[in-house]
Amino acid sequence: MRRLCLSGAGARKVMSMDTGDSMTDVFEGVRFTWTSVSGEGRKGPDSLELTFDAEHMDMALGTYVPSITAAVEQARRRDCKLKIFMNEGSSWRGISHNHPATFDTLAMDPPTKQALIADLDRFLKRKEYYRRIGKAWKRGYLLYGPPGTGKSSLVAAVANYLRFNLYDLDLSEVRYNAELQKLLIGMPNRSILVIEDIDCCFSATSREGGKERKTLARADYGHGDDDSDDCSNKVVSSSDECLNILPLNANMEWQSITLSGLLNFIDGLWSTSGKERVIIFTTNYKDRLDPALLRPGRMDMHVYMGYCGWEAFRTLARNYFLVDDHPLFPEIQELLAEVEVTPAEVSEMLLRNEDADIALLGLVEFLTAKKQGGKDSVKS
Ligand SMILES: Nc1ncnc2c1ncn2[C@@H]1O[C@H](COP(=O)(O)OP(=O)(O)OP(=O)(O)O)[C@@H](O)[C@H]1O
Repeated sequence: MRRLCLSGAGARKVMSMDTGDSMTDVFEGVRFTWTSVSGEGRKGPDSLELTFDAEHMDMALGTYVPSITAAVEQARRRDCKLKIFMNEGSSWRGISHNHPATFDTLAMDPPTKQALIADLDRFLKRKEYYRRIGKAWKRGYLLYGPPGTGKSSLVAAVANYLRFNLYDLDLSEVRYNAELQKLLIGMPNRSILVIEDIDCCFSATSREGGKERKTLARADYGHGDDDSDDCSNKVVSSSDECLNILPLNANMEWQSITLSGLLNFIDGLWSTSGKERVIIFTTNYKDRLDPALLRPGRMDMHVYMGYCGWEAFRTLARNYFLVDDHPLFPEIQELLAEVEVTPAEVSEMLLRNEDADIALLGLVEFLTAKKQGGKDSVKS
């Protein structure tokens, strides 16, 4: 290649070849040459022409070109801004999703984290498998645990990992079954349906202390104006998909639906679409859920987000101070084994000072006070 042109601003830089220039790529020992061809004269857009020995035709069409297009698709998705949609009546309204959480920054039990990542990876690769066994290509996760243990952060980390948009469904905004149906059908390929605090969605009065349902958007997400700049995930019209299973009378108010009924409803709606979709339910009170939902096969994976353990603390310390060790660590490890403290509380303590020594000392004092402060906060 004689010349490489660099264009674009900010983080998005594009490197390109001059017209007529070419470069050679070697794939599994075979040479593939790409030449930049001007559109003028050919009455078409500028393009890249691929040249290779004819004997490698099978490899070119069967392996090489698909691997290039997959890499392009992956890069495109990485660059694409994610969005979070919220329901308004029977349609979705989207805003930018800038939540920084990733699996690297998430403080949680390492084996659980690895199991979840492996499960997500397996799910992505299994389109053909789901088609063969006649099941909707979807995966359901139930995240449970006390407030402040990172359930919402985990939802964001999953979205960032998969590069899927989030659809945060507030069931209290849904009046009719038909509205719910339209919303669910309106979710495009590669999307995540999230219903937070499901224990209070299905029994409005059961939540202790009457905690208001928090939506993801109200929690931590960056805000922006809605629909520009999104990539593939457009809300689609419901008219071109048909509904085969409708467990409720369409005029009946949705509140009469059970959680397990909702899952059947979703299964019916999505069973034939062949789209990749993830469902995430969160709750602080797993024991209050409809037992039918907890039976094997209903939600594919139950993920417990617990109090801050030693490994989770180390992740937070790395996030905040880039440290893997500190003289106060042994004391903190001992205290964490005795005191129930959420990652949110630990994060809050670490945020108080930019100096690791001061912040960690503050955390030791906080944990010590919690330990002395009452039976409630001490692990039994
Ligand atoms: N496991 C965690 N890893 C990293 N940060 C965490 C974790 N848990 C909590 N945090 C911090 O605490 C804040 C609140 O946590 P988050 O909203 O994710 O908890 P939650 O379990 O969803 O709480 P709730 O049940 O009240 O909705 C997060 O923005 C994050 O800064």
